[in-house]
Amino acid sequence: MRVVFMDTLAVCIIFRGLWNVPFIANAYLVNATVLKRYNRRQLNFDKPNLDADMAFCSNLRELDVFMYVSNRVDYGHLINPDTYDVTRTEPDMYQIFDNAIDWEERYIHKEYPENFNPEKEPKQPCPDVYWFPIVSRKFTRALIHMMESFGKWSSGKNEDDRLEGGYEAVPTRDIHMTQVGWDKHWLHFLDKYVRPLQEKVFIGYSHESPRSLMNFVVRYRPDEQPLLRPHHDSSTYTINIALNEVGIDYQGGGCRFIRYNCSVVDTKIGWILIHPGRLTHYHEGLLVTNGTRYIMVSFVDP
Ligand SMILES: O=C(O)CCC(=O)C(=O)O
Ligand SMILES: [Fe+2]
Repeated sequence: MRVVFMDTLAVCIIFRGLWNVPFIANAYLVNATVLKRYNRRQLNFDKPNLDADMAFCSNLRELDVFMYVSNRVDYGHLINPDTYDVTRTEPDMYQIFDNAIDWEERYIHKEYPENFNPEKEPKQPCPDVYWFPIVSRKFTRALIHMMESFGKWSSGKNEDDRLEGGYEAVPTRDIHMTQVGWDKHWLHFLDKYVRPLQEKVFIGYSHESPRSLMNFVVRYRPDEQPLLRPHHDSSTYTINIALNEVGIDYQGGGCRFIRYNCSVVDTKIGWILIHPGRLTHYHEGLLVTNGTRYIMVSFVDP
């Protein structure tokens, strides 16, 4: 039986058609008339010494129900359920490795591929600050949801026991990716989706896999931390993704690059800012006067 089944699978990959098979696992589409024709006792999943799927197929064979695989129509594709962890907030966000196609479809900005159109100049709102669409609204909502349901925002004080040195010179109110078990996923995101953008605009700088220990979501609020004083980041380059909407979710905010007296205040949800971290790009987070502003920040290659 197994040999027949494997042969059928091999044929399915090459041709379109419909094949009678003795066993089907993972996906069943059952015609409702079949369900009506037999009673529950006949259409059951029980048989001594057989797993439920084997038992179900065996019962169908005994009832002469014709089982088949067909690839004449694309119905979708199976996801790999092995690592789907329903105990996580936003479990789909954790599927970047195991269900990469769905992940990209759901969470990457529809205009992301356009970033690589050679006819298009990348947006540069301030000198050497580049701006690209990168993640979908679903991503921004999911990330905020992950962080808010975790809820342990830092105190905004200099002492920070999440860091190796226990001290942060210019602290934000934030939650690190490590705290929600999403750091490996995030590093993969940096490698797969951010690195190609960085290499496009900062020519000649290339690291096989971006290194980043500081990956976090920042929350600004007038009554909590409303701004961030001028500072350098300990990074070769910094990325800063807008997770919600200025003028709707909050007023004020943005990032000012002091050397150029240039601010990005009309930030766009799901868009990433990429800028050098040190020396030339001394910068500050501007005052949020109303509402809550969320951004995702990484200090890449410290
Ligand atoms: O508010 C901003 O956009 C800047 C954030 C920032 O500079 C930082 O987190 O290091
Ligand atoms: Fe910064």
